Amino acid sequence: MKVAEKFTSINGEGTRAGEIAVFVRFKGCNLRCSYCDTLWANEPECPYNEETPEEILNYVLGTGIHNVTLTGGEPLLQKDIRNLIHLLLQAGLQVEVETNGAVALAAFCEERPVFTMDYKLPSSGCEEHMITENMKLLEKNDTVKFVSGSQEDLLKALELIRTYDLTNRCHVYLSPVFGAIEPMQIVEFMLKHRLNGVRLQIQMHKVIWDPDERGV
Ligand SMILES: C[S@@+](CC[C@H](N)C(=O)[O-])C[C@H]1O[C@@H](n2cnc3c(N)ncnc32)[C@H](O)[C@@H]1O
Ligand SMILES: Nc1nc2[nH]cc(C(=O)O)c2c(=O)[nH]1
Ligand code: SF4
Ligand SMILES: [Mg+2]
Repeated sequence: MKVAEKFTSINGEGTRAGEIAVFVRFKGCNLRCSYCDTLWANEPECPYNEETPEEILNYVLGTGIHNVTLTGGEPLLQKDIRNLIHLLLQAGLQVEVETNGAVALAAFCEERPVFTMDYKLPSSGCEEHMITENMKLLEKNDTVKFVSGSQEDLLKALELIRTYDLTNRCHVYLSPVFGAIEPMQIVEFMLKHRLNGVRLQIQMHKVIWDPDERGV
């Protein structure tokens, strides 16, 4: 597997935000979002370590941390990802997969990690790649995240939340594209549309560390 970086930190996003976690970031992505904060990991020349699922498991176990987040890049594009998810789950770890909404989740639903799935909104430039069937596969421990950078984005998120009854199926987060929209504008939108059951989330690690810092 192509590992761009591994590190321990607090999870800055998702339902386990604020808890310590170990991160494995894989190289390569099938999208190129306008706002991506880890584009470096998607570049062909990005250095990486070739590691087996067993090696990654051993690293995770060695940290003594029970939450593991697989991210990238797009982690579900790695050939051995199902095997890795299997090994991590069998070891009793809490496994979260950050995925971009452009990989069909059906193939990964048998032995389930927790999915934190983005729906890429218009300002990402990648909305055409969204597999909306994925929405129907999300369960109560999963999250759908709308990273929003404009009012147009927020209106699209609202439409999808209503169409797929998302607040009754899984966790729903609205998160600002860092630096593109004031979190206050998202709060105002949530209040205006009475978005009960939806949460605003700000990437905690960008508040704690320099927003461009890697490995945190
Ligand atoms: C770097 S992506 C990797 C996982 C997967 N490719 C995806 O897009 O979900 C991890 C998370 O960071 C979010 N993200 C990336 N750049 C961001 C930015 N500038 N502001 C806020 N969130 C961002 C993504 O939307 C995604 O939820
Ligand atoms: N601290 C921290 N928490 C995170 N949660 C999800 C991340 C990601 O890049 O997927 C991330 C990240 O890059 N850093
Ligand atoms: S899908 Fe994720 S990793 Fe890929 S470009 Fe978009 S935010 Fe970055
Ligand atoms: Mg990140």
